[in-house]
This record gives sequence, structure tokens and C-alpha cells, in this order.
Amino acid sequence: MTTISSINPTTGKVISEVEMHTDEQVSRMLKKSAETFREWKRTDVSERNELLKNFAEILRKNKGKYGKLITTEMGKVMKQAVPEVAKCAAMFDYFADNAEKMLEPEPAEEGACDQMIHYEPMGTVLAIKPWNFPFWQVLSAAAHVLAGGNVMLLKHSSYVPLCALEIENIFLEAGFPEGVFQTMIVDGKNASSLISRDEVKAVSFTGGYDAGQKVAELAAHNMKKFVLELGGSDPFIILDDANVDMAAKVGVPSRFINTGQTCIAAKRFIVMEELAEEFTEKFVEGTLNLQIGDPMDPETDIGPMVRNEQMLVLEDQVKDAISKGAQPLVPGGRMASQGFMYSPTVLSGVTRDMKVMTEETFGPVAPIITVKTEEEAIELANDSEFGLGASVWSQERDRAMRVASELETGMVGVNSFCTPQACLPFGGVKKSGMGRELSKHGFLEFMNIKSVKIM
Ligand SMILES: O=CCCCC(=O)O
Repeated sequence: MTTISSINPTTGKVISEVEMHTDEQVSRMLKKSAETFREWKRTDVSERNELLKNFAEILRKNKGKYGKLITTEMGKVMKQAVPEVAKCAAMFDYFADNAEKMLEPEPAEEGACDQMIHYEPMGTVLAIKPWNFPFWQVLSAAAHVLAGGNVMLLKHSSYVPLCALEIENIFLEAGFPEGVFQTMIVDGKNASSLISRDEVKAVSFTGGYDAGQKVAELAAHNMKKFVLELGGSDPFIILDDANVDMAAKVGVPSRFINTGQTCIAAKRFIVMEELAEEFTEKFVEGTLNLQIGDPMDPETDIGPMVRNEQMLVLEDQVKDAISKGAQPLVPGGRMASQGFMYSPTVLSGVTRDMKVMTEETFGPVAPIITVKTEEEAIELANDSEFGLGASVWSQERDRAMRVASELETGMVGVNSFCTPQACLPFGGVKKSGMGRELSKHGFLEFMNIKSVKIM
């Protein structure tokens, strides 16, 4: 029997061994999903919406229980794990309320009703999802994929097998027919090999660039539709007329939420020199106020990182910055405790050749870099392989909007930080991915947009 170990990052200890599915079981799941699709796509949209509503209700009723599971299995602090579950519930409500409108056939042009655009589901969507938001990452895709009449097969991160199985249970408890949503406990290699299987019609991938590139190659080779949501190195730009108090107040959670392990977190703080000292002082103060410790404690802001491997990467990035002249204003770093605790680090005097600027930092490290002009801020913000989100701070709306329009990203927060929302398309450009999740745009990614011409 082959198993995956579920490990508690707070202690570093194994919580449970989860049995992996055999090839034979996976084949049965593929077959089941293809069979179920033939029925599911024909169910009335109102019936599907009712199930989405049931699902949201179960999440809301049990958000404490699921939050605790998330905290135990990947270390997210309870203060954020419970809202993650509540946010998923709100997103299911959104698609339950809007799917019917999104599915409505549209006339091709005003008055030309004999040429229609129909939206039809594709079939089985293979979802390959990461550990950092164990519920949100799966459910933000599942809600609109299933609402459109598709079915889903999940390969979740090997770090969160218990969350993966619990999500499948919730679908069954909500009344979804067996086979509409199934969790496979398999390794990454096995999941990739499923892309070529006839039953799989599309792939929804969230994760790192290298794995995303592999998925894209396999999907393209097998002529399957894919959506990729990859990493980010989001700039957080403070222009010289920004409200510094607010920028620092929002900048701290924008960087350190989820112990810095968020694709759309602020990862490069770009400050115009007039405000650099004041912003840095306030940002450091906010960072030092964060409570670090047991993620189960409702007061804790910073819990463990997910694994030692992630800490090693972060340590290397910080070492590289310091060796090139960055000053550790808040030194932070690995803590002498059990589990994978890493205290927040703030670096000033950062230059663009440092790894903290060129690579994604997936942990609690905040590099601050100073620029002289707005143009330099824009140029530096765009000087990245990534293009997921960005944040711009200015008290002049037109100026902030002008800068926002110059940024090469899929999302911009003006005087706010970026976070996915059900009604907004979510995704990136450049090495941050292709396609969109959420909103009508995400919904349509997994629909066959069929033109119907009636003579
Ligand atoms: O890692 C990206 C997902 C972000 C989810 C959130 O901010 O709610």
C-alpha cells in the first residue's frame, strides 16, 4: 500500500497516512466522471444552482471545523483559515445566483436572432491545485466549472490530502451526484499523465511556473484546453503623494498574509524617495507588531511555513540580498522551534539584481526598493518575468489610474491590495499564467462557445 503523509507544519509531525489511489481506481474514476457528465450537463440549471447553494450553506455552518483542518494540515493561522472557507461559500452563492444569466444564449448581433451564441460544457476538467489556500484554490475553479455543467477530477497538492478528501465529502453531503466532483490521491507525475486520457477534456492548473509549463506542453500536445494560474512577484508602488499611513497599514498584511505564501501578495515594495523613510519606518513598525506563533491561537498573525524546503529557498534569497548589500531592518528568519517557523524579514537598500527582486519570494520576506520618479517606478514594476497583480498608491485618482494602465499585470489594486473576488476575472500575464478564473470570463474558459446559425 502506497501512502501520502499528511504533516502538521506547526510540529513537523505526521498527522496521518493517506492511501493513494491505484491506477485501476483512477481509471474507474475517469470512467465515472465521463458517465456522470452525460447526465449532469442535462440537469436543469436551477437544480445545479440549488446544489451550489447547499454547498455554500455547509461551508458556512462548518467553517470553524474546516478552518481547523486547513490550519492543522498547512499551518494557515485560524484568523485567516476560517475566512478562507467563508469566502468560498460567498463565491458558490455568486455562481448559483449568476450561472443562469451566464448560460443564456446570446444573439450574435442586435436583431439577428437567427444567429445565436450558445454556451455548452466541455466535460471532465482535471484540476491540479496547490496547498497554499487548500479550499479556495480548488473551489474557486470548481464553482464555475460545475455551474456550467462540467464535472471535475481533483489532483490536490500532496501536502493537503485530508483537505482534498474533505472537499469531496462536502460535495456529496450537499447532494451533488457521485462523479460530479472526485478527489484522486495520486502523485504529480500520475496526474500529468492523465492529461492524455480521452475522458479529460480540459485542465485547470494553479501552481509554480515549471510545473505549469509541463502541464501546458502536455495539454497542447493532446489538444486539450488549459488555464494556468502561476506565480507572481507583485509590485506595491508608493508614489510621492500617497497616504503613507494607509499604504503601510495595508502593505503589511498584503505581504505577510498566509505567512507570505500567496501568489497575489505584494512582493516588491517600490517607494518614491520622498516617502521612503516614512513608509519604511511605518512598515517596520507594522511588521514588528505581528503576532508570531501557534496558528490555532485566534490572535496569531504569522504561523509556520508549509515545509522546510520552502524555508530553504527563502533563506537563500535573503542571504543573496544581504551579500549584495541589502540591510535587514527586521532580520527575522528561521526560528529555533519545532515545525517550520520563519519570522518576518524586512530588507531595505534592495537593488534589482537581487533574487528577492527577480524571483518570487514565497514566504514572509519584504524587500523595499527606492526610486526617484514615477517613470522609474513603472519601469521597475514591469521589469519582472511575472505579471499577476500590482498595487498603486496615490491620492490623485487620475495619476493612480494612469500608472495602473501602464502596469503589465492581470489585476491592479488602486490604494488597495489585490485579492481574487468571484465577480472579477483572476489570472496573470507573462510567466504568471494564461486564461482567467472567476467571473463570466473564468466561467467561459471551460465552455464550448458554439455558434448556431438557423436558416
Ligand atoms: O495564491 C493565490 C490565491 C489567493 C487567495 C486569496 O487571496 O484569497
